[in-house]
Amino acid sequence: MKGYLVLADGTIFQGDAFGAPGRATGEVVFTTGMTGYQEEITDPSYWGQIVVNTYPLVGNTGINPEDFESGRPHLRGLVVRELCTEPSHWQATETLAGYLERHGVVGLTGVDTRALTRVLRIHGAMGGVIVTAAGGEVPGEAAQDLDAPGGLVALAGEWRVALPPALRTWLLALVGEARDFRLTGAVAAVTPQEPYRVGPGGTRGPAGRAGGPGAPHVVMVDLGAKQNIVRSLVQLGCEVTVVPADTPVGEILALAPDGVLLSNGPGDPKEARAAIETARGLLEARVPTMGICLGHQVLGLALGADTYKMKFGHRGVNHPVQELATGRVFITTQNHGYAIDEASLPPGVTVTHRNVSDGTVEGIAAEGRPAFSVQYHPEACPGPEESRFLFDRFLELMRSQDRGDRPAGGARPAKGGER
Ligand SMILES: NC(=O)CC[C@H](N)C(=O)O
Repeated sequence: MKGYLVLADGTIFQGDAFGAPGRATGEVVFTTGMTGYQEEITDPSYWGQIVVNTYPLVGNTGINPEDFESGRPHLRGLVVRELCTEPSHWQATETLAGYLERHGVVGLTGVDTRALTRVLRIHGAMGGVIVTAAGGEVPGEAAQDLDAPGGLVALAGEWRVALPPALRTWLLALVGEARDFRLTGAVAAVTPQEPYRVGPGGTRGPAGRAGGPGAPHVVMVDLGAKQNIVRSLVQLGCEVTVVPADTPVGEILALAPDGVLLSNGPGDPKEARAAIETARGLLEARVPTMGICLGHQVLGLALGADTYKMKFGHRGVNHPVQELATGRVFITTQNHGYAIDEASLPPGVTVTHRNVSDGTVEGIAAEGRPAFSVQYHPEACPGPEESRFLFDRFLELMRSQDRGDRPAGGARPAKGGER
């Protein structure tokens, strides 16, 4: 079955459809991770996006019950060079195509993802539409193989293959649809409805401290969190109460947290207004706070900084980041399209980490207040685990707050060998 990816700039690819048949509109972004497609498709931060994998072979290890980052896929569509239909892995229970089909997500394979990624790098991330021939709306002639090399039908509005006029008109209408796409309401679409607590071994219970001896109680504001954040905190002995994104600070303080984690999540950070308000209250109440990705941007906005949309963002598992206090460079997992504008940082907010490739802000700390955040993913999954020590730093921050001496987590020089 044939399908098309149509971009807002008039670039069009034909490919072979997999997953669910139908039509999906989203922001088209690329990720460079060579592994970790299962974590990627279930990461709620990809909500509303059509994701292109630059790594050419996808699906080889199938889908397994262990590697989910949430209960379902969140991306709108997946575009790959070559889909593997016969996965081989001891834990695999189904194919990638079968999993996406079950959850109504469309996919396209056989696309020249190198060419597509170049378009996205030159033009920037943009709206796009995937349509499959079985969706019912495609003119019959579109279902034929066009024999376009790499599936490239048009590049930035220039036709590369001769098409019947009806098909051209139909595709051009989709370009208009791609141009009109706006990603809004993202956090509301993925945040949980009710609070709950996760304790040792992942056991669930009602919100609030369970009272495990010596267990720090962390409240995580779930803006679309990857499960491995909670898993990482629970592994370190924390009890984690997960709360919806619009939980007011008063309700959070009533849960008596030792610390609050502002999670990753989809969309424009400026739209996460309730969470920004909550972060302001947490800063005022001097609650130890750690932000990850969207949570980092939200903390920055609460501190008075500004955020901006990047051209095509950082998505992958090998982005080098330097910790400025020590000069150490970490290889990090990333998935973001917005960033904190360094020039907008108010006095009293320090840049603690910087992206080695493009110099963008990757971490901040509030001087004299127990709050720090990073733009990347210390919980990994997928990707390197070498930044997991940031969770230890968060624990240290919570403990020091108990003792009354309050270091700003991200700004402290790391001790030699600290991991
Ligand atoms: N992974 C995230 O939390 C992403 C944050 C935000 N939605 C961005 O794209 O920048």
